Amino acid sequence: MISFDIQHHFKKSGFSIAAQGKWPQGKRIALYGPSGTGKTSLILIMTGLMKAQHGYLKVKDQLWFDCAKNNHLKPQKRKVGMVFQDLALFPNMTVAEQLAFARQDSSKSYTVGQMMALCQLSGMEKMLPEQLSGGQKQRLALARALINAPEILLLDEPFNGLDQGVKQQLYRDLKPLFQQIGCTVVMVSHDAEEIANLCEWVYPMKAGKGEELVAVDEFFQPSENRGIFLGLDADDPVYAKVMVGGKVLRIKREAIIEKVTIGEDVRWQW
Ligand SMILES: Nc1ncnc2c1ncn2[C@@H]1O[C@H](COP(=O)(O)OP(=O)(O)OP(=O)(O)O)[C@@H](O)[C@H]1O
Repeated sequence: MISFDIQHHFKKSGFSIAAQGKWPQGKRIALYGPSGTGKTSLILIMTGLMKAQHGYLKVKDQLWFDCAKNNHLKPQKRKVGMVFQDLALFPNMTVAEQLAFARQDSSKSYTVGQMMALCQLSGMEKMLPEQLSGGQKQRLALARALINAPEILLLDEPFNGLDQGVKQQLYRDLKPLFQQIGCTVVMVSHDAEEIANLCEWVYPMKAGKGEELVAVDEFFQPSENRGIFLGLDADDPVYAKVMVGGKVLRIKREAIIEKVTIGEDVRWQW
């Protein structure tokens, strides 16, 4: 169980975060909400890279912080892996060197070879990031975040900028990988299709407030002629792609009632 009750107020911007939750261990959870609702700040607080002003975070039996007791476990002592949107790979280290550099000496850590095999990077030991494709860079960033077998893997919009085919392949590969490693995955995403593909639970955030955890299928529950707009179908732009009940439907563009942007609710009539 991951339990937390976190409050933080940014003096400069006046923005406040209030998030509580009791999350099951070993599941894949999406932090979902419009831009600027506090998702990145919440995961930065979980890693320890940002200090919350009030509250606590407990992972299994270990307190990661408790503000009331001024007790804060250092980020490097928290069993957490993180992948940011820009991946932050070291440009002059090879694939194997990046993994060896990240690896800590602990009985639970994977070897460089094991992690390369798990993330389908075998044979690329001596390559530099600039020689890797977008999907391979992604796998390297994930391998680096997973090599010490973290309790929680935090992903902040890690698939942005990848093309659709690469994303689909990653979704297929990552689900079994996450299951095998057994860590809890917390993923910030605006992308309903990505969430339906990878996650089991959704933690909605609105204006800095976290809500109850909702099962993915329930969150994207079908309601009559209503769904989430995913954009036009790249192969046939006469159609729009719409997420309904965790499934992607193709709806004729002309049937859509109002103009919307990606990620918003959309309605249509036949
Ligand atoms: N260092 C800071 N100082 C002051 N205010 C901040 C700081 N960091 C974040 N904020 C405020 O917190 C709000 C939430 O930011 P955050 O990046 O956590 O949102 P988000 O949901 O991850 O957004 P996005 O989806 O666009 O990445 C911002 O609108 C900003 O006003």
